[in-house]
Amino acid sequence: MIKQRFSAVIPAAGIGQRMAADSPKQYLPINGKAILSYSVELFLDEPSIAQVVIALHPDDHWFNQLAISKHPKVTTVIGGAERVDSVLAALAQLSDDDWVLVHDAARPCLTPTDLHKLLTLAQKGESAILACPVRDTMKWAGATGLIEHTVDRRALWHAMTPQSFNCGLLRQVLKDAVNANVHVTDEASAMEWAGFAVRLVRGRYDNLKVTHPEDLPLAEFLIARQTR
Ligand SMILES: Nc1ccn([C@@H]2O[C@H](COP(=O)(O)OP(=O)(O)OP(=O)(O)O)[C@@H](O)[C@H]2O)c(=O)n1
Ligand SMILES: C[C@](O)(CO)[C@H](O)COP(=O)(O)O
Repeated sequence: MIKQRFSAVIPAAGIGQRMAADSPKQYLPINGKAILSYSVELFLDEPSIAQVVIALHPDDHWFNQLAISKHPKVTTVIGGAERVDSVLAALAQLSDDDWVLVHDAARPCLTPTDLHKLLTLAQKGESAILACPVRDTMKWAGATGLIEHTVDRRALWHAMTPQSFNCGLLRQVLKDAVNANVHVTDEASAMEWAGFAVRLVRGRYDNLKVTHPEDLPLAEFLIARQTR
């Protein structure tokens, strides 16, 4: 068993274009508390996580109003133009030997059970992400909007967060991928590109990313049912 120092990185520098709300979606309230607070508190409450680095938009004027901003484990950095730039800015605060869990600010419904699945693998030095098998019939769309064919879904998964890696390795691979103009939508995609093994860990379907307006009441319902 490897003795790891765990840290969390929370990319929270997005503007929530698809949500089209008055403030970035991570600051929208659910039962009076910001989405970002739910996403971060789980990591603050986890004793094995030493530090939580949150990447914020340069024009952010909401974060300092949240109670989590005063927490001793929390530090912030200015994020970048793309999610990967925000993650890289946060990783720069951590040491190479840390083990890091990257979790979207916009996923407030993560459960401690799913978080612990990744921490257990991290103790063994295994890179891993939470994910769920796709459950609908999948169609490949042609340019005209007509179906070209039905995709074999048996090997298809939805990638979620947290995504968990050695910090030094992740930082190097993300930098290399960005320099090579790879489109990096999640940490695992850079790791795959660089040829590293990443385990898919079956998580809960309700670890949803609040993306569109219709996701908000769903997140509200799910959080109300969780015992925190
Ligand atoms: N330059 C960026 C872009 C995104 N994110 C973060 O990455 C996570 C996942 O991104 P997404 O859901 O796409 O959020 P937004 O970019 O805010 O949404 P949209 O694409 O609709 O604008 C979010 O927590 C978001 O704040 C970030 O830190 N820095
Ligand atoms: C990292 C991620 O949440 C995995 O599902 C996702 O890729 C980031 O958001 P986007 O909607 O793909 O921009």
